[in-house]
Formats: sequence, C-alpha cells, structure tokens
Amino acid sequence: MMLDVQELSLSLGGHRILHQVSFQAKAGECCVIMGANGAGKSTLLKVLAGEYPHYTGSVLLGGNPLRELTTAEQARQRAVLSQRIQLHLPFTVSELVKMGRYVYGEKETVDKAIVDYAMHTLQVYELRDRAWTTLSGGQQQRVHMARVLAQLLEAPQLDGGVDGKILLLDEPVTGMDIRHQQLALQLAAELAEHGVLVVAVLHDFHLAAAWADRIFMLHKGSIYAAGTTEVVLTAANIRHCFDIDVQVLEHPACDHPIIMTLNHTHLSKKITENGSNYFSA
Ligand SMILES: Nc1ncnc2c1ncn2[C@@H]1O[C@H](COP(=O)(O)OP(=O)(O)OP(=O)(O)O)[C@@H](O)[C@H]1O
Repeated sequence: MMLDVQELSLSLGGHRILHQVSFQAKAGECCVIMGANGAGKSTLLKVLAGEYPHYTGSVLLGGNPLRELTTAEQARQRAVLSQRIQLHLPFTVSELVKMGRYVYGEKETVDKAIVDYAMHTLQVYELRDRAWTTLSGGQQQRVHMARVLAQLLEAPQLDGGVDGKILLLDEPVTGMDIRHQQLALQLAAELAEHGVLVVAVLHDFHLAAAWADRIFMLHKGSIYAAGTTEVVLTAANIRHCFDIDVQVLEHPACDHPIIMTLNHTHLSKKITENGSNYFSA
C-alpha cells in the first residue's frame, strides 16, 4: 500500500494553506510531520483523512484517488486521531473505545475482545467504567488512542489484519507523561512493523528523532525538508522553519540525535524591541 501525494494545494477561507505538497510514503513506515504553529500540519493530515476533498493535485491511496473511496471504505482502511478532541457527553471509557468498532458492524464478541485489547495496550483498562469527562488530560488522550487502535485492528493482537492500513495521528502524545509518550509511539512503531503506514504530527524533536523513519518539515504550507532524521533535523532547517537556534548533538546512548535549545532570552528582547512584548501583557 502506497500513499502518493502530488502537488497538493488547498485553500481555506480564501487563503492558500497548503502549497504544492508532494511526497510518497509506504506501508511499514513511520512518517512524522513537523513544523511551526500554523505551518499546515493538521490541515495536511485532514486532507489525508478525507476532510477537505476540495484540494487540487492528487492524493492516491494504493493507486486509487482518495476522493473516489467511499467514507466507509476510508474508515476501514484508515484510523484518525484528531487534535484536541473535546466531548461533553459522559460516555464511559469502554463505550468510547468501542466507537472505534462502529465501522465494522461485526460480532459483539470480536468487538469486545478488540476493545479490551486496545484498553489494555494503552493502559486504560482499569478506567473502563469511568466517565471519560472525569479523566485527566493524559488519560483522555490514551483513551482516544485506544479507540483509534480498536478501529485499526481486525483481531485482538497487533498483527491483527492491519497490513496496508493507515494510521493518522495529530499530536497523539499531548498531555501524556514521559512513559506513556514512549508507549504510544512505540505502539505506532510496532504497528508500522506490522505493515501500517503511520503519519504523525509531532512537536517534540526528541520523540520525532527517536521514532520517525522519515520526517517531513512543513514551512508555510510547503515541504521545506524531507528525509531521515539526520537529513531533516539540522540546526539550519530548524532555524529556517522555527526561527530559533538549536544545537544538534549526538545522543550518548541511542543512535538518534538530541536537539538542544539554548537559553533564548533574546527572543523576548526581540519581541520587546518590535514593540509587542506579549510576555508582559
Ligand atoms: N478552517 C479554516 N479556515 C481558515 N483558515 C484555516 C482553517 N483551518 C486552518 N486554517 C489556517 O491554516 C493554517 C494552518 O493551520 P494548521 O492547523 O494546519 O496548522 P498546524 O501546522 O497544524 O499548527 P499547530 O502547530 O498550531 O497545530 C493556519 O494559519 C490556520 O489559521
């Protein structure tokens, strides 16, 4: 299964948000989209999730134009974790995770086994009868991740029929503690090993460096850099896309780099000099 995006452009509210974005990704890869606030990361993910069908250019999934797949076909092939999901109805945790199964309409027993498996995997099984609204932010995010996992799987195991499916994750680890961040991304990497194409938006350089097979760095709606961590996460690319100086160091124990920020007091000075010091507002 291949995702082939060619010259994708999209306007929203009369503004060009994505501009001539082209890339290819294949089943088994863990791709990470990075970029500054407003660069177009979520919008790109939403196009891939079928939310903005009025794009120009082409998006092919397994050789088929995305637009030609029905909503039901898309939902069985692809699971999406959106950014900052807010729910106000007091669904229990298990009810919410079960929503991931609606696209299948299968036997109750299969659904229950998969839902239980997903809740165990994200370590929210103990919370299964709690109202989602009463959970902490990080716990809520883990429940959403469990829901998305339940949608992806066709059997209660990680290699359960996921080969060739797509997992789209928009800032999946927001609010999670350091251990659960690792757990969530390890899960994404394991799914990729079982043939899932994972495309995740991440802000954290360390996590991206540790888990990405390839990184696409977006800048003002276009891809500025694409490739392996070593190619993309350079001080020059980060300065260009984020307007900040960093040092890229060798990790003492792992084979990926560490991105270190410096003491950036000059950033607030720069803003003060420009007459808009929002730090003191
Ligand atoms: N529905 C919309 N109508 C008009 N403009 C939009 C809409 N959705 C997003 N935008 C604009 O498109 C740009 C890209 O937004 P997007 O949410 O994709 O950014 P992002 O890279 O995900 O940012 P962040 O890191 O803050 O999540 C922003 O300038 C945003 O204001």
